[in-house]
Amino acid sequence: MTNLVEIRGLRKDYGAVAAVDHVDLDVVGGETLAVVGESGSGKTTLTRLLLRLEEPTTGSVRFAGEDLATLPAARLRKVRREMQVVLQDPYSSMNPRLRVTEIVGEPLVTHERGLRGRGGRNRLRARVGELLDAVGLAPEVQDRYPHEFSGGQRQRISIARALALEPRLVVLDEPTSALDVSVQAQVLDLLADLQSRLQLTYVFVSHNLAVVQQIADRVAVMRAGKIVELAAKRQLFAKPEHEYTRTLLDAVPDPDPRRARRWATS
Ligand SMILES: Nc1ncnc2c1ncn2[C@@H]1O[C@H](COP(=O)(O)OP(=O)(O)OP(=O)(O)O)[C@@H](O)[C@H]1O
Repeated sequence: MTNLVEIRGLRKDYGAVAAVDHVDLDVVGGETLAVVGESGSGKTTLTRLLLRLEEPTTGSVRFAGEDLATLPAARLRKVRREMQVVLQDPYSSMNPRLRVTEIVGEPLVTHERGLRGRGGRNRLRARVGELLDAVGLAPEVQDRYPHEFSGGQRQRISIARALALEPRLVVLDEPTSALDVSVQAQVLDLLADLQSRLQLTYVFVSHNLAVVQQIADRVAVMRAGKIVELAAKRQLFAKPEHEYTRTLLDAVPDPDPRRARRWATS
C-alpha cells in the first residue's frame, strides 16, 4: 500500500484563526479516509488545501510523490485532473440552463479538443452516456436540465462529472447529507461500487458517523484545526482513544446499545 497523498505540517490561518493547524496525514491509495469533526473544525479547509484550491500558510501536500507547491503550472493542471470533488449540494454548482450533456461533459470539453464543435458532438454524447451508465442513469437523460431530477439523481450526475477525467482521488464533502436516508444508502452503495471498479481513493468529509461507519476504512477526527485521533474505523468505533472522539460518538442520535455493539464489531 502506497500513499497517494502525504500532508506534512499543514497550516492555514485566516486572520487569528488557525483553520488547519499543523496537520500531518497520509491518504493510502485505494482507501476511504473519513474526516469527521464538528462544524468549524477545519474539515473543508483541509480538503481545499489538499486540492490546492487554497494556498497553505505553511506545510506541504504531496500527491503521487509530487509536492503541489513546486509543480510547474502545466504539471499542476495535469495533477488537478486526477483530483476531483463532489459537494453536498450539486444543484448550486450546476448551471440550470445547461443540459446534462454539457454539465457532465464540461471537464471533457475543456481538456480534449477533439470533443469540441460539431464533429466532436457525437463522441461527447457517447462519452457522457458511458459516464451516466456508470452511475446508474440512462444515457437518454442527457437532454434534460438539472431541475428535472431528484436530489439523488443530481448527486449521481455530479459524481459522473467528477469521474469524467478518470481521477485517482475523489474528495467527497458531505455528499449524502442533503439526501433522504434511503437515497443516501443507494448513493453510498454506488460510491463503494465505483471505488472498487475504478480503484478510486476517497477522502470523505462527514459529520454523520453512521455514514462514516458504512463507508470508511480509516477515520481522522478533527477539532479546532488539529487531527486529534486517526485510527482504523473498527478501532475508532470500538475503542475511541480521545475524549473528543468519545463525545462525538456519544452524540450519535441512536440510543439503542445493540447498534453501538454492531458498530464495534462490523
Ligand atoms: N475563507 C475563509 N475566511 C475566513 N475564515 C474561514 C474561511 N474558511 C474557513 N474559515 C474558518 O476556518 C475555520 C474552519 O472552517 P471549515 O469550513 O474548514 O470547517 P468545517 O469543519 O468544514 O465546518 P463545516 O462542517 O461547518 O463545513 C472556521 O473557524 C471558519 O470560520
